[in-house]
Amino acid sequence: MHKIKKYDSFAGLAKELEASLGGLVVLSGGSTLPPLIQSFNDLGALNGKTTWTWNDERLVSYEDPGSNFGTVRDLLGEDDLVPLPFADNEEMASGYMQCISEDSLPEADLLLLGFGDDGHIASLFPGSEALETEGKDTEWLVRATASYEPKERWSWTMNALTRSKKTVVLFKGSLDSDKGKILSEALEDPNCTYPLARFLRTTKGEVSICQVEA
Ligand SMILES: O=C1O[C@H](COP(=O)(O)O)[C@@H](O)[C@H](O)[C@H]1O
Repeated sequence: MHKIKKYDSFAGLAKELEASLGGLVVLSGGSTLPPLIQSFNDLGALNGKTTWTWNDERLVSYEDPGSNFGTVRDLLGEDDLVPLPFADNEEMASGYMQCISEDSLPEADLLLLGFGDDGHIASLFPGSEALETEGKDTEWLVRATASYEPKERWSWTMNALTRSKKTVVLFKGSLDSDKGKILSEALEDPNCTYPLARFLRTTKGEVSICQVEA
């Protein structure tokens, strides 16, 4: 059973995670991304030792406020940035995959994993085709569709995410919120079908669950 570590700010969380930066760090989008990267920046922890990528991206320009990469690219100073493509373009997708992992599924050194209040992770939504893994052992980047805007996405697959050496599940808010209840269910119910729960049951790496209460 995973214990939830509590932090009163993203600054406190970033301080503890600083020592784990380096190698390939895979970020999630959404609400936890800007405050976490801002806190790494404030600590001076963005210093050329890390390759950053994202586990999903929306098919909008990097200037659009819906772009995961776009929201933080100005902060990620000297480190290597490998954004997912912003368009449904095969050449861009294969260029991205080559950059991250030449011929096999990638293995993140650290995965900073957000989740949605429907239990989705990356852009793997409950019931979506992108979640199917059977017979797709070598597939690690897929097109996915959300039910809300921006709908069209790229997403890492469950097979790729679960190879991460270390995962920090990020949760902002109270355990009484809708998202807090999703987290509790994913942690406590062995039959829970949320993508987050599937990830927690199958990941090969070490997992910490971090709650920022602010
Ligand atoms: O669509 C997405 O949602 C989740 C959660 O985002 P949040 O705004 O509710 O924190 C995120 O982890 C994922 O990367 C993102 O694209």
